[in-house]
Amino acid sequence: MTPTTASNTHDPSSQANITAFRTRHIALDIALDFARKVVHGTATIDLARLDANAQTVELDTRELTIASVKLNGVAELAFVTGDAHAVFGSKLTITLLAEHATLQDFKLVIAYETSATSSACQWLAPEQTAGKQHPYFFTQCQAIHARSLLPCQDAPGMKAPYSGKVTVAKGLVALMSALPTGDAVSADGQSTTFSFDQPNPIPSYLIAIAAGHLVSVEVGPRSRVWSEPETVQAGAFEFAETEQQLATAEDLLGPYVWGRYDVLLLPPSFPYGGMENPNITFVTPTLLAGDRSLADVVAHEIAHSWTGNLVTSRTWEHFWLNEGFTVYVERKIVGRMRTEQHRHFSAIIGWKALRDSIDNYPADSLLTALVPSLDGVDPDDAFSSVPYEKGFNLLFYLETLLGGPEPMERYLKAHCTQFAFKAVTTAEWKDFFLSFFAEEAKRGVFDAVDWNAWFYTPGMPKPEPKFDQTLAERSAALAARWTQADASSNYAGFSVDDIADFASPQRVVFLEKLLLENPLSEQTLDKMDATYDFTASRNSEIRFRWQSLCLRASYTKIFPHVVDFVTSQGRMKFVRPLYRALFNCDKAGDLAVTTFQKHRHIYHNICASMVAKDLKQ
Ligand SMILES: CC/C=C\C/C=C\C[C@@H](O)/C=C/C=C/C=C\[C@@H](O)CCCC(=O)O
Ligand SMILES: [Zn+2]
Repeated sequence: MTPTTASNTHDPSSQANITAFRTRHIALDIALDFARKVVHGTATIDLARLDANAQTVELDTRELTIASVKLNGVAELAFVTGDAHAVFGSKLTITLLAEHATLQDFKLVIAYETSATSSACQWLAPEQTAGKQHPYFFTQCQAIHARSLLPCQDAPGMKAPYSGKVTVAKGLVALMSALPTGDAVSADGQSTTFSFDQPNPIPSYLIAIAAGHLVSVEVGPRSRVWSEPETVQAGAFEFAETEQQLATAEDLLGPYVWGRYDVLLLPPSFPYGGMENPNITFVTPTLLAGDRSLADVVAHEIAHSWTGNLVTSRTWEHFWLNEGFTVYVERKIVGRMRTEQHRHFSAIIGWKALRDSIDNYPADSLLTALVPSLDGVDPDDAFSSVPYEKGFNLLFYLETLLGGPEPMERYLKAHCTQFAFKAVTTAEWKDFFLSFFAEEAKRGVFDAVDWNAWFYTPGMPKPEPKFDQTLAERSAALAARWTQADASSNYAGFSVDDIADFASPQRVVFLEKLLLENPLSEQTLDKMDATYDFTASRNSEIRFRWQSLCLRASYTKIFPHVVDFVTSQGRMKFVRPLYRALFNCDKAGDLAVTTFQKHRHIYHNICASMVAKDLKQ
């Protein structure tokens, strides 16, 4: 078994001929046109020939207009953009000349522009930003949106270094998932060009750009928090533990190979909690709890610097190798920075997220398998907590069989060394894991593992893990009291003191325990809110669970607050379930649809398409 630096197998999510040519480098030279909402310029792609007989280079594109293709910058090549596939975009077929048949390595210089509806891009008008003075632009390429930003072999198994030159209007700052090189240059006094280099091989989904009125604050020896001036200090406070998280990750996994680790705190429409773009993690402002209680997302993105960015899943079908490992490492960081009980507590929250995700699919949906088939499937439709939490639970189960955390800690380091800069399948991972633990395997330590069930069976994994319940006990006990309480008792005995010393995750677990029970009555919700003031909470995780609990009971008083929450940020983790719950609520189906129609433009394209599907629009 030899994992590859390039994908040499079929990828169901790409139309590029990745078995015929391998991307060796990408150089982007692009400008951001805020007036037309397009990116335009050139992508210079260095290719190595893998198939001696290949006469065409086939690349992934979506809604790109290709102006010209030149080989080594000189010979004009014929090209055709195929019909648009609804999920995978249009294949760009470039025909090589007969005289190029023996070329092993060559460069294609492709002049192109994106469309204003590119699925990777969001263009914000000044009034959609915190400062209200300058426009803002950012991308989100995972899973298969890079093809709407540049023509490329858009397959995670295809890893290559890249460089970027990004020209923006004067006054704006551009950032990329790479290291800045040299000073920004203003050739014409009207615009500024920023240059970047990413020397490590990365998949296309990790190419990222942001531009806006951006400033930064140093939070560690190799880290700055970037954001608009209005939000940067809040970000610097919230993510002040970045260096400690990084150092803990290095202790667990080996040296950090990327140089700098910065965080970009984005405007509220960023569709995910965080995105592990190399050198600069992108994060949602819904992490700004004011008490650093949601900064575990940064630990997660830091962990991706090893699991995901250094060791990458070969195709999206093996996405759990990115996410399951990353959740496992994130919780190891949490365990070391706080206590082992906190690691287990986080796993308890994860188990509930896994159950919710699985319940959200039809019974026995194969998309709830750890390794699903994605033939013809949009990876965004397959996205859920399953690869994260079922993946974590497989690793936790193996840890348990190995008798504790130490052997897995040894394995994690070996994993990162063995697969560094490569792309891996589940089978390759399993082979290496079993060879690393050959002695244990011989002793029968893994005999009980039903590998096929873990990889390919839908539904909740078995056996159910036994997590330490210490930190969850008081949340569970309080939830049980509320479940039994009713109006006839006048809710005697409840007071704000019940949760006064609960950390915010304990409040989250309290609400989650109630979400597993029958809907509460209106009087009970009235009393709970009067006692604990959950409606006023600004902690996004608490707000989300409280609003979910209220919507389960069709509690009409919460409707305006739900509308406020889903229209003030666009993180899909919150927005999608809340829209769905509102839509399914006895009294609010129309409210969900009209709210979405009115505010669709505030969301990132990825979020808008997913909510539209959820609401059957
Ligand atoms: C088996 C699943 C197959 C493919 C899915 C691959 C990619 C899914 C795509 O939709 C992109 C996901 C991007 C995720 C980015 C960050 C997450 O860690 C955020 C998790 C949710 C949140 O905290 O908001
Ligand atoms: Zn992740």
